[in-house]
Amino acid sequence: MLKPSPDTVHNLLISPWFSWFLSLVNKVTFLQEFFMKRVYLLRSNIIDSPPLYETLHDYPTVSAHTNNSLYARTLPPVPKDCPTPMGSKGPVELPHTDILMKFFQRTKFRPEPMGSSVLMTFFAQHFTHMFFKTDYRKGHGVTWSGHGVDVTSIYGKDVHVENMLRSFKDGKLKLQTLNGEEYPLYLKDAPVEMTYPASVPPERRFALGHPFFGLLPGLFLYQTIWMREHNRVCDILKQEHPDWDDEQLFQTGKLILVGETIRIVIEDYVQHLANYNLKLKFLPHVLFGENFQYQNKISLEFNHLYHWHPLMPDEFNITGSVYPMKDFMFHSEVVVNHGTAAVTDAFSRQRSGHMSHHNHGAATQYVLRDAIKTGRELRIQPLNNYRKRFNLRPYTSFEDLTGETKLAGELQKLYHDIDAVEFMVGMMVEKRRTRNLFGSTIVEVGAGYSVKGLLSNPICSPQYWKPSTFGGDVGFEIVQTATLEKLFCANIKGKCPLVSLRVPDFQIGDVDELSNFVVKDEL
Ligand code: HEM
Repeated sequence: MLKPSPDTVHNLLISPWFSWFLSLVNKVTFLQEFFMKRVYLLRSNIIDSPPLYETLHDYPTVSAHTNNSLYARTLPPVPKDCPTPMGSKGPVELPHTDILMKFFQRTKFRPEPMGSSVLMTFFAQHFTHMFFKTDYRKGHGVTWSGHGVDVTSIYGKDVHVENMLRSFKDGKLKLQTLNGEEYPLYLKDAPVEMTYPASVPPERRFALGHPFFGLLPGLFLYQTIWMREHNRVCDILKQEHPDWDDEQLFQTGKLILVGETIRIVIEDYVQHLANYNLKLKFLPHVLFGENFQYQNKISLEFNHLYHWHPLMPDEFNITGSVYPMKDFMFHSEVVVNHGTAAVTDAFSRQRSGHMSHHNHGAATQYVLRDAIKTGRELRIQPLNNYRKRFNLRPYTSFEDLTGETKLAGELQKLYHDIDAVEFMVGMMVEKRRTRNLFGSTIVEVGAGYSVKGLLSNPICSPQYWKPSTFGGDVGFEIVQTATLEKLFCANIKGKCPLVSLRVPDFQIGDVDELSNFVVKDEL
């Protein structure tokens, strides 16, 4: 059967000519179910199917793969004193990362062309850090992740942390009141593992679900809102089941939050990222009876393609107070001082950066350098091999990759052959897809991992996807009607702030993305 290319499908899903048909699909349940089933299965199958070995013949390190990863896990790392070996194409030695970084450093902030807000960027970081968890002490190819949507970002990595965050009363988490609002406890009151620098005083240290989440007020905001949501849900469950003990209320509340997370991710967040005229729906039941595996693995490539550090601006404006990154990092108290309503509103109005080259702020440049080095150490295959594996047309030239000539020329000097461009570097310089935030590689490779990860959660399986899992119809209803806006509005006192993944003043084409960076001639 003739299979349309991912680019053709994308163009149809964003096309104004096809939008009348998609608006019909959006309204009719059986059409919605038909299309969502196809989306889920197509995306998941590409992850579950074995690698296409025959497309990888020109790369010498293809010897060991897991079923959903193309990097050579079992090969020994490249010795430190050995020039990094290339595949059969390109130069003998890979370009030095210092030279490459000149393509990625931000000189002037490049705004996100689809108008994504900072609230969107923090959503991405907060959500994905629940499963992107490299164990840097053990090695860049090792993870301490539970490989899925396990809400450990909210409740912590294990029962010990979870117990420290619990009140053991009515199923609720422990919160404290500061400036008239509820917030997570100070670290001194719930000593869990957190990675604060020594210079951070106790009144700026909080006990959060992830050791890293003291890093940015945006992560602290999401943590706060989700913890309040857990307690709100427990109040509702307690009303429904006055006889339930703390444990049953807690565990059922947690399951509801897993469901809410998945729904918000698909219907708000992925909808924003995909920007399709098709309305994406969370409908686990459409996969019942299909050959679908309720298990998941988080691959290194998924982790790498999610290094969206250019989205981060250099400063944050909260109702007129401007915080440069250095005064923002490890300053969770910014949220307490301004209040959750003002911060949510401000994050919804501030634009993120373009996930592209020449746009890494000073705070995150070394993270990219590390990822490029990791790619080499673990011998991640070049970009074009991944494109073939994910049914995308391999790029035929550097201009074809970047969509311009200047950067393309400089890259050609370094890599000689388009097939030699590395996965991480390639994704950072790739031209943006029409009406999308990213190049087609990030979208097509990422979407498979993402859909598979979301739909393979145990709560989506026939055994779990029923009211009794969520404490009855009321809990099931909370899951099935969750939205990002409701999440914030139900947990912020007073007038609901703007809750938006896209800035309100965005207009298509308001960024001239090809002229807002300068390629340095001298490398
Ligand atoms: C100012 C903002 C940010 C800072 C300072 C920051 C910093 C870091 C640091 C220090 C690491 C560990 C890297 C290493 O040791 O090699 C890291 C990892 C990572 N970051 Fe960021 N980051 C920021 C924002 C973001 C955003 C917005 C995203 C995307 C959604 C993101 C995605 C990731 C991912 C996927 C990893 C790998 C995590 C892991 O495997 O454990 N980061 N970041």
